[in-house]
Amino acid sequence: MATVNTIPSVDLADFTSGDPARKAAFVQQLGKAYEDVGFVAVRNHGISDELIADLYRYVQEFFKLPSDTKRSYEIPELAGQRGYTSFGKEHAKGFDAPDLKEFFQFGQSVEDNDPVKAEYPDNVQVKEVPAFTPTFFKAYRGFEKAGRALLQAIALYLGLDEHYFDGRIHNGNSILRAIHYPPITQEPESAIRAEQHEDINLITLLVGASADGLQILDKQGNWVPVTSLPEQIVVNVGDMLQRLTNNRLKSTTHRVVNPPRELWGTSRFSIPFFLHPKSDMDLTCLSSCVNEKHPAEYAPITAGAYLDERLREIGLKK
Ligand SMILES: O=C(O)CCC(=O)C(=O)O
Ligand SMILES: [Fe+2]
Repeated sequence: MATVNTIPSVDLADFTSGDPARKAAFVQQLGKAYEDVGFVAVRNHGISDELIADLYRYVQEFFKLPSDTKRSYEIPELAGQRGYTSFGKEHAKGFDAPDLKEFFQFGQSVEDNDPVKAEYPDNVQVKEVPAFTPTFFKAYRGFEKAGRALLQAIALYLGLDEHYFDGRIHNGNSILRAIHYPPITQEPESAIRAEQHEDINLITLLVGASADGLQILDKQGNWVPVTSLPEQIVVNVGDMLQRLTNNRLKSTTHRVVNPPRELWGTSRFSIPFFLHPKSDMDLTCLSSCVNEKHPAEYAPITAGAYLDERLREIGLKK
């Protein structure tokens, strides 16, 4: 496990402390980190070690199931947005070789009378691992809560109302994705575990991946390994937030590289939470981020239309 951070780190307790000076300092630290690096390590995020251990446990149980069983949870009409996606299906935008991974996606459960409920397919229940759904549901709510606090800080940094994002992400189209990168059995040619890409969503929260491999592209064009302490989660800016802020906050390119040959026999697991707003959120560049020096770089679009475009580009939607 890493003992140092290669990315800036922040303490979410500073934001929630109720102390105005600590809160203001947090807002500045987070905003600066997202302008400069696009990635931060966050401690005191509120997701318990026990829940994270449970998540990894049930995820490993799921991926150990026979291929036929896993494939019975793959539903092509859902474009990978719920249930299982088998090895070789998703590729990064602009690349042909598919990533060396399989994954399972778990989405929103609307518990009030919000009509957005009709937009979301049901989650896929894994019969063989009964604790899978309740554990994913609990983690999903935990990530939404941590994500809401981080977006409140971002809103303040951008000069918006603190609660600008709250209603836009309530019942949002977020995805909790469990990824398995299987052992490598033959020379992978050009393919890597996850080819370089930027995330589509507003922000991504990532709990301690089970092995090294995640790297970010720095401003000088060097790949830098992302290391974080066990008690931290890594949170990065996605393309929706970069677009909304007219490139003020950076959606940094990242990838997952293959391990050295002596570790080919090992799996890697990771569980990113892609925080999405509701599909009707307007992603038009914020007026506070547009001026003579920075004219708007993007045409207006809704989050739903943007997601659709991106899912086609990565091969999940036909
Ligand atoms: O596996 C990881 O550590 C990150 C995966 C990732 O970047 C993604 O799925 O978007
Ligand atoms: Fe990513």
